Amino acid sequence: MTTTDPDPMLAAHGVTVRFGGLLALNEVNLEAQPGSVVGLIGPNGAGKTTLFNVLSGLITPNAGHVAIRGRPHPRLRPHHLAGLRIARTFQGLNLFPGMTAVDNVAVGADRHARASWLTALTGLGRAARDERELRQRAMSALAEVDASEYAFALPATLPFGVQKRVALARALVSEPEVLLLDEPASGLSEEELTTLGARIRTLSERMTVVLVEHHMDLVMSVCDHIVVLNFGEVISTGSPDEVRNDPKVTQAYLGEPAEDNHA
Ligand SMILES: Nc1ncnc2c1ncn2[C@@H]1O[C@H](COP(=O)(O)OP(=O)(O)OP(=O)(O)O)[C@@H](O)[C@H]1O
Repeated sequence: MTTTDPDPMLAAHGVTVRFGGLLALNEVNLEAQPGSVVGLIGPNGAGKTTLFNVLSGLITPNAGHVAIRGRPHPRLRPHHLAGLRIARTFQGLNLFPGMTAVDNVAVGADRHARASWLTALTGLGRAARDERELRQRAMSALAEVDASEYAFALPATLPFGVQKRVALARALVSEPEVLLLDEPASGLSEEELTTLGARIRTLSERMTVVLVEHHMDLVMSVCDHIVVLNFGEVISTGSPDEVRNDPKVTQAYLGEPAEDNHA
């Protein structure tokens, strides 16, 4: 055992993002320790999506950087994520309407496997075995999210909750070490929420999970650590209990000024 903390699996250091004159993020820090579930919360417009987009390389910050396993990645781009063992889901799901669920999941596989799969699809070579293996992996990912029975259905024919599970399976098929979940609870029934919470905890046994979420019950029940943003600044961090009992957080959600501000 060492007394030194390991490097965070994923971190944002001093991240600042400006959209023209708007300061969307102001020197924001976030750390996700290996195997933890980190929740990113805050009122509408707080900067959560912007930070998520920085963490997944969609936005390059004006200042600060993302570090992965302790290594800075100042020029992180979305196509680097698979190689870095990071996967993300999107609020809009982004499933391909003309492809079956299992083919949508296979799209999430790493570039090498995907290339073999495309080769197989186009009949261009010796990749039948690779294609079978990839199909098997995609089926396993669907099984993990209890969606095996929908493997050969088109996304539009599936209930929204199942579509979300297919999108999650697509993120899982690459065996990520970091999973970024963008509003995983939105649009789900109470029963689906309970299952989702248990699933996130199970996933955290083998990967680090960071989620942006408005659903407080889910956040409070699954997260080890929470970061609260308001107007682009981190106003509170800590365990669910610490954050829940922080008056700055209540005030941010109620839209009232914090007491400190009166001083
Ligand atoms: N591409 C953009 N161009 C200009 N302003 C933007 C852009 N994206 C976000 N913003 C602004 O940046 C701020 C932070 O937005 P962001 O979407 O990150 O907040 P959020 O916490 O995810 O909000 P919500 O919970 O409503 O999704 C908001 O004021 C938003 O209007």
